[in-house]
This record gives sequence, structure tokens and C-alpha cells, in this order.
Amino acid sequence: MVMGMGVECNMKRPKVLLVPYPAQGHVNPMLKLGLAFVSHGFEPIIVTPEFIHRRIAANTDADNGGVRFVSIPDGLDGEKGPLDFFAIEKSMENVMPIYLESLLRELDEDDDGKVACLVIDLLASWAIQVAERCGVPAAGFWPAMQATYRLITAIPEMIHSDLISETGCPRHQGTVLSLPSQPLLSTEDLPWLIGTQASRKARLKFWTRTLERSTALPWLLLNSFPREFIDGDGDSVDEHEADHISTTPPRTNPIIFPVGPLSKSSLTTTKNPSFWREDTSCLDWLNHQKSNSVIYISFGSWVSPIGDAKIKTLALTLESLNRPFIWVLADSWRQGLPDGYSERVSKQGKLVSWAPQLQILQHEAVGLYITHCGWNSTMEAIQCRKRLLCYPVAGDQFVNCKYIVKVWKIGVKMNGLGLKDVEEAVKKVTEDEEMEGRLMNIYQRTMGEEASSRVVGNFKDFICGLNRVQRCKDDKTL
Ligand SMILES: O=c1ccn([C@@H]2O[C@H](COP(=O)(O)OP(=O)(O)O[C@H]3O[C@H](CO)[C@@H](O)[C@H](O)[C@H]3O)[C@@H](O)[C@H]2O)c(=O)[nH]1
Repeated sequence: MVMGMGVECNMKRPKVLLVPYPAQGHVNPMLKLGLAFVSHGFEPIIVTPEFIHRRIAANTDADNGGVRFVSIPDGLDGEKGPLDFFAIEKSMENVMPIYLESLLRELDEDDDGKVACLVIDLLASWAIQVAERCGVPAAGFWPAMQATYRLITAIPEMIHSDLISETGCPRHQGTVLSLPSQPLLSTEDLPWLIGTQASRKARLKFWTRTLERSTALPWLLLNSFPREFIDGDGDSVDEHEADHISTTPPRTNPIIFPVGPLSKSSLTTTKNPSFWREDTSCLDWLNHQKSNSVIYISFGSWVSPIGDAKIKTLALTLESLNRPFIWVLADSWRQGLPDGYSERVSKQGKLVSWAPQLQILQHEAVGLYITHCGWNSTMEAIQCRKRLLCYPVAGDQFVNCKYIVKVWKIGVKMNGLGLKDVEEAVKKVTEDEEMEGRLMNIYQRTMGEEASSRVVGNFKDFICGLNRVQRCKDDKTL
């Protein structure tokens, strides 16, 4: 199934197939990347599993600026409710590859232009083997910070130095890790430490397989800003207390091109492809609130629910804070709310299932953002210069939180969701008079003129590399 309009053009345009991991925080930046390819004369096609395709088709009215979306069968029943990480992994490993392969071969034989390249989200590393089988060049895509990428590439070294076990468990609680030019992280921040012992083990296996497959890639497009590591030592822990992971950066392959943050693409105003219908009524409500008064709360799209008990605690906290709020809470998470809660707070706040997040963050009535520290949300908050109250839940969010709190100092980590925890954090961020200036600094560093021109240059360098490979390929077939 195909949707979205291709750019009207008679010339043959080489195609680029973009394969995101099927989650909102991955498809959004992939679309922006696709738009960058459009501006270089390519025809980008984003390939998603059917369950995602159906959601985007039902909830997004926007034209995609010349990027096409194409679906492939996934063998999943997305109607039944949220799919978990392992169900999606099973589909990616066992069902989707043959369909991507036949789509790729079909498109490559198309008279309108051959497939020049696949851009593959490293969390969808299954597609690397498909590209290899079809003899089409492939670039990796890393949707988050380079710091997290380095942490993942350091897995073999961490096992070797006995910092973690073969199954990914930290050997000692509270061990501090030091990667060159990065803030000190603790072994508790490792991205695969989610859920039960068995799930942690399975997630580490997912990452080691990803690493093995990605060594074959010549390029990696990174959804982070150039020079991420320039002042990376915000923590004051004595270096000697840290366990060093000395061999990083360990690999020369792939060549890394920082082309982000793709959430703030200067190329276009094309909207994100929403998986859920946005409740825009909160924008009108915001217009009636005082400047800087509203707290926005969202835990992104791809977190295990924080659980009924925590939802109840946060609900009561928000009510007691007596400040206006907008809380993104999917219907499936609402059973944790106290009885009659929605009616009780209907004057104070708005509960929405899915929000126009960027527009909310851009609004002057919003003063604070309680966030799970997903990478796109973090960059959107910086774009809108909003102070952050951090409550990381899973994956890379702990690393992002370290940067927000310790390196850039534009937010505070909350120790819990109870009234005292949240009140303390609110006090700390609002009383910090220098935070405004630091937000401006990190905005300039990530999205200012110099950063933007480096991003444009990096993307051009990548395209030059791709064209060189294409010329070699063409020469060989002559
Ligand atoms: O009501 C909402 C809530 C979110 N968003 C958008 O959805 C995206 C969410 O992205 P992100 O903040 O990165 O969160 P997740 O969707 O949870 O992203 C997953 O993918 C990211 C990129 O790899 C990781 O950093 C996160 O930890 C992981 O959970 C952002 O663009 C938001 O603007 C909306 O439009 N409306």
C-alpha cells in the first residue's frame, strides 16, 4: 500500500528506501531524513510494517513533502492493543525480511529509477542482511545520541573488563563508567536494563546482534548534533573512582555523519506522521492560560506504561500542585487514575490521549515539561527553550537525562512522582536564574547557525560518498 505524493517530475530519480524501527520516535526523524533526500534529487520511500502504516494513514492528513510511505506485511495483530518489544522483534526477524527483499527487487527493476541505497535504523538491523543479499549499498541510522551509540559499541569491552556479565548484568551496583569525553554514567544507566532478568538478557542479545550486523555498514547517519562531545565532562566524580572503558571509540567503521537533530529540520514545515489522532483542543485551552504557568507532561510513545500505582501518584500530585497542566495519557493507561479524577481536574488541567507536542512546547503559557527524556522530546524542548523535569523510564532515556541534568544543566531529575519530589524539582528549576541562559547556549550549540551549516555539510558529504559508490558500481556493470 502506498500513500503520500511523490514530487511531480519527469526525470528518473534514484530511490532511497528508509527502514525505521516501528515506533513514533523513530519514524518522525526518518521522515525528516527523507525530506533531506528529496532536496538532493532522490525519491525517498519509507518502509513500515502494516500495523504502523494503518495508524499513520488513519491519523495523518498531511502531505509528506515528496516522501512516500510503503507498507510490508508484518504478521502482527496491531488492533489488539500495544505490541511489545519482543513481538515486534519476532516480526522483524521472521516475517518482514522476505517482503522487504521482494519490494526492493521490484523497485530496483522499476524504469523510473533504481534503488541507490537503503537507510536502516540500527534497531531494525534485520534489513542490513536484505540489502547485502540484493547488492544494494546500505547506511545505518542512529535515532538518538552518539553517547548511547558509544555505550552500545562498548558492550564487548564492558564484558571483557568484567563490568557486566555475559548476560548484561552489572557486576557491582553503582559502578561508574567513564567513556572518553563523556559524563560519568553508572551501570544502572545501561539501556538494556529493562524488566525481568530474562527480558534484560534478551535485550542485550538484541544489541549484540545489532552490533555484529552493523560492522558491515560503511556509513552511519546520526540524529544528533555535530560536536556532541565537545564539553562532555559535567560530572564531578573523581576520575579514579570510575571504571574506564578505554578502547572507545573502538571502531573506524562506519563513518559517522551527525545530521541531527532531525526534529528541527530547517528544510520544511512538514508535520510528523502521527500514529494517533492529535487532540488539538488543548491549544485553544492554552491560549487562556497565563504565561509560563502550565506544566506539560508526556512520557512519549514507546515506554512500558509507568504502571497504575505511579499514574495514581502523579495524578494526585498534579492536583495538589494546583497549577494548570496538560497530561498526555493514552486511554489504555487511564485505569490507574483515581475515581472521578478527570471531572475533578477538568478546570485545572487537560488530559489528552495524544497531543500536538511541538505546538504545545512552543506556546508561551507552557513553563515546565515533565518528560521521560526520549531523544526527540529532549531536542524539541531545547528547540522551544523549556525547562525539564526528568523522569526517565527505559532505554537511552537515562543517558539523555544525565546530559540534561549534569552536562547542559537545563533540567532536574525527579526522584519520584510524589508531591514532595515534584515540588522540590519544580522549585529547583524555577529558582535557577541561570537556566534560561544555559537553554539558549544549548539551543545555539545544537540548532544555531553554525550547527545547522555543519549538518548540511555532513549530509552533502554523505551524498558524495554514496554517489562515489554508485559510480564504481556503474563502472563495473559496463
Ligand atoms: O502526545 C504526544 C507525545 C509525543 N509526540 C511526539 O512523539 C515523539 C516522541 O519521541 P521521543 O521523545 O523520542 O520518545 P519515544 O517515542 O518514546 O521514542 C523512543 O525512541 C527514541 C529515539 O530512539 C528514544 O530516545 C526513546 O527513549 C524511545 O522511547 C516526539 O517527536 C513528540 O513530539 C507527539 O507528537 N504527541
